[in-house]
Order: sequence, then structure tokens, then C-alpha cells
Amino acid sequence: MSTSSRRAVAWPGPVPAVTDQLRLLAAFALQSGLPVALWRLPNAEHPQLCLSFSAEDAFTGLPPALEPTAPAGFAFFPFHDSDHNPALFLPADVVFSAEHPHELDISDEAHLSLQLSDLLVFISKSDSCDFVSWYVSPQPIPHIADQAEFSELVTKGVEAIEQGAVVKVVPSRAATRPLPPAFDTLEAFEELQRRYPRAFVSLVSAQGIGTWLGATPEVLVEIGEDGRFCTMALAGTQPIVDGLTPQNAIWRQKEIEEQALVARYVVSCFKQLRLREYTETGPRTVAAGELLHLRTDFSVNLRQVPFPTLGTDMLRLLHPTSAVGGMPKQAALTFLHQHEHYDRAYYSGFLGPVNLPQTGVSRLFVNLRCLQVRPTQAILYAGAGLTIDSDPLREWNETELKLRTAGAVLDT
Ligand SMILES: C=C(O[C@H]1C=CC=C(C(=O)O)[C@@H]1O)C(=O)O
Repeated sequence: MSTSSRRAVAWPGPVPAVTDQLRLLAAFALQSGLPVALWRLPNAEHPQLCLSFSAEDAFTGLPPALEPTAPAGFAFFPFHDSDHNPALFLPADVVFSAEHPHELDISDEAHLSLQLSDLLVFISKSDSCDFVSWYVSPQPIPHIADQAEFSELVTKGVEAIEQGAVVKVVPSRAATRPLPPAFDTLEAFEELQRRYPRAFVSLVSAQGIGTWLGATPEVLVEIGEDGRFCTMALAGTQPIVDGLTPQNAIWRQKEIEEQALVARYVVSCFKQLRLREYTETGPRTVAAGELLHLRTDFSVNLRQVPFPTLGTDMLRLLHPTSAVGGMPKQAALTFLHQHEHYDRAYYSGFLGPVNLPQTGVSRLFVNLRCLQVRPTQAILYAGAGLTIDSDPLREWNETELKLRTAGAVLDT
């Protein structure tokens, strides 16, 4: 895992079970006022954790750069950057991977710090984390739209499409659910990993931001070990019922068009960068939890196409994608700003490791199928892409289904 500017430090004392290791590291962060991120990559076995030794340094205000020379860390970016919802980038002072439970990966700067000695003392005592109080967002609970209000929003969205103001728009809503008795945030993170092996599963907690859990199916920008840039156009939703599989799914014209618009948007971003050497595969049907989506994959082999800033450039062009905002981008965002009437905060923002676990490897995902943990309740978020044929009841039901992905951890 270590790069030239990082060092491995042995886990002090006997190595507990991975869950206890994660709990100890998170507990140290929380009791020290520091931010922490945990994640499990799609199809990966092991969770990872990133802890920063400075809460202030984590507030960046900018989308991260993805070049190998850029800092390593974990990005947590809101839908719309603002004072209420600042952009976060957790410098990778301490990185833990359950694949290597005997060691911690430490940045050179952190290696010299007093905090590292404090951390090592803390985690060597197994009783350090009897109680972990996760951060709570200072923002109020967002406005919760009921079915009538959301239906009105959908109707307005369809009208905006009919009038030609937008081609596609993705209205969303928040919902609250009580936390079950003895809800444990870390156990919920593990439950999400078990339920959704193909999703990017995350738990991010930071002062000023609160605590967010999620299991998203959507890659925003990836630069892999093989030097390949990847992104995807994901849209169209149907529930997996009655033996339906990705192989036998049939899509309505509405969903096909909705997804094609997202794919077209990705192509327009490549065009803006004057890049022609991409491959496009799909659309094909993929499963995400209890749902099916249509997905087109795009990739560029950066070992053959010399475009070192492609990841950074595409990230800035893609976010927020037409899968969470709409098309044309600005008109759709203006519509949402005028009519959605609630704060999306980090829902439909993006998150993921940058230059981690190694330099040159970054994986950012759209923050979908997520919830925010508050002291006694969870706030869940979901949206639905509209086209001219959208029906308010269907879209409400679709958001109900999407809420169930992360909401499954609240079932008692
Ligand atoms: C906006 C969400 O999903 C997007 C991704 C896949 C399918 C979508 C759809 O069918 O509307 C959405 O564009 C969400 O989960 O809140």
C-alpha cells in the first residue's frame, strides 16, 4: 500500500478483530474532533479507513485533483458547494486496510506528529471505544416533502420539459425514519457491505458535516491500477420482482431515452476536452440492490492516450451529472434550485479515495442511496429522472424503492 512518502507502522499490541480495529480508529477520530471515512470498494472484500490529523485541513472548497502528484486522501463533496455544505478532502494521514490488519499506513508528515503517538496508545487499549458518538450535522432536518408535494414537483418538472426549459430533470426528496433501538452506525456500515457486494459502501463522519452512510452503484470517475479512466452513464430504474434478472429485463421507451441523455452528456464532456479515443460499452442492464438500471460504460486507456489531467477535467465537467441534475445542466440545476425546496447537502455529491491506496489510483462515486444519521432518526434521500412521459405516482414509488437501499439498515 505505501508509496515513497508513506510508511507502514505496526498495529500496537495484539491485533483485535477487524470490526474492533475500525471501531477503535473511528473512536479516536471522534473523541479528538477529527474527521474519518470508511469505505468498501465494489466487489472488494476488505473495508478501508482514512483518518486526518487536522479537521481544518480537511475543508478544501475545491473538487480534488486526481493527478498522481495530487495529495492522497478521501473526498466528500456536496451536491452544491456552500457554507452549509462545505467540500471536504480528508488528507490521508492514517490509512488502514482490513487486508493488512497488522499495520497502519502513515503519511510522512503524520509520522512525526504527537497525534500518532496518542493514536497508537489509544488503539492499544481495547476498552478505549466503549461509547462512540458520531458527529451530528449542525444543519436542521431538511424539509420533508409528502407525496402530494413531490407529485407537484414532478408535474412542474414535466411541464418544464414540455415547455423546452429542460430536456431532463431529476427532482429528489428527503424522508425521515426513526433509528431502531440500539442502532449502531458501524454495524450498519457492515450490514451495507454484506447486503450490497457490488456497491461502493461508505461511512463518513466529520464535524460540521455529520455522519453519512451509503451504498451507491454509480461510478463518477475512476482511474484504476491499469491506468484506465472509467466513467458511466447510469439511469432508468425498475424493481427486481418475479424472477426478473438483468438478462430478461425489458425497458420502456421512457427509461431508454432517459439513460441515453445521460450517455450523451458524458460524450459531450469528452468532446469539450477534444478527446475521441474513448470506448463506449452498452447500455446494458445492471442490478443495484433490489433495483435494475441501464448503464453505459466509458473508458480511456491513459497508457495509450496521453491525457494526464483527464480525471480532474472530467470530474469538474461531470459533477453534477445528468443522472442527478438533468440536461441541459444549468437549466436543470436552476429548476431544482427554484422548485425542490430542500437542502440535498451531500446526497448526489460525490465521494471516494484519491491517490489511495496507491498513487495514481482514484475512485469517486456519486453519493446515491445514502442516509444521514442523526441522534434519534435517519434522513434518507432519493431522486428520479423525469422525461416528458413521467407519471407522478410512478416517480414517487421509484423514490420509495430507492430509499429502501440504505434504509434497509433501519429495519428492526
Ligand atoms: C437519483 C438517483 O438515481 C439516479 C441513478 C440511477 C437511476 C436514476 C433514475 O432512474 O432516475 C437516477 O438518475 C437516486 O438514487 O437518488
